[in-house]
Amino acid sequence: MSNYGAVALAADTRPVLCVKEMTKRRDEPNGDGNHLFYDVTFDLHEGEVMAVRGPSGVGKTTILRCIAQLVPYEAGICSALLGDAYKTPTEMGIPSWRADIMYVPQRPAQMSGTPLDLVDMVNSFKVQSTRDHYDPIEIAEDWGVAPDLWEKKWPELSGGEQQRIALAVALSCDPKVLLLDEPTSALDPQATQLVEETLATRTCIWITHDEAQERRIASRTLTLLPDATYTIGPTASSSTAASSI
Ligand SMILES: Nc1ncnc2c1ncn2[C@@H]1O[C@H](COP(=O)(O)OP(=O)(O)OP(=O)(O)O)[C@@H](O)[C@H]1O
Repeated sequence: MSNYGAVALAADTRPVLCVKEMTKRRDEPNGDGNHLFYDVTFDLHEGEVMAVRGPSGVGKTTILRCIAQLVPYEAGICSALLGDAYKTPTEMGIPSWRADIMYVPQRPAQMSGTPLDLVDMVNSFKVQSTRDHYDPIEIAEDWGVAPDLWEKKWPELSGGEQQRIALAVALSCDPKVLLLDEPTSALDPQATQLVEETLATRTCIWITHDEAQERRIASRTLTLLPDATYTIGPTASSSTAASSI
């Protein structure tokens, strides 16, 4: 299996992504207060996978979408290492930021056409025209997706096929950081293992509800709590590695 954009661990000791004091208010305050999350601060190093855990509705998807600059937030600063300097989303330009710090939803949005149409659309974006790409069909084939499925209409594909194809398209764009929203939720154990093997070589923030997966893939875990506080700590794998799915 090829390692698409695999990175060597920590050649540069500076983090590739910095998130400082990120704060997001709830749309509607509830018994847990006004904030969804408050002052979340962490760094992410190249080649690191950090898991995101927490109960349903605590804000895991929202914080990834905030980092990707897809939804607004009340306070906080994100910056990414670009060459020798850190740049904010504004300094980079939002399209460039999103291309480098890329959010991948759990399932592709309802799309018309075929996966090949999605590839054409992504390639037509100005920001992608100057970047190198891997072949998404080859990436997905490594994960058990037959090449002929790329010419089928999206609704004719299974949830697991859709999920792997959308993930392969994201990976083919070679972002610096992947913000992954339960990327294997629709996959069987075998496909999950193949996808984990590829993504383990990348720099990722990875939402999972699966403790065993968290131990397999991540070195640290950001846990969001219902009272808008958070913790960051090593996963259980730091002491007890779990290998089976
Ligand atoms: N743009 C937004 N602004 C403010 N609140 C939002 C926004 N998007 C979603 N929310 C609210 O934030 C809360 C958390 O939603 P989110 O999807 O981030 O939770 P989650 O932890 O990912 O949940 P799950 O594990 O069920 O996927 C929900 O109450 C949701 O309605």
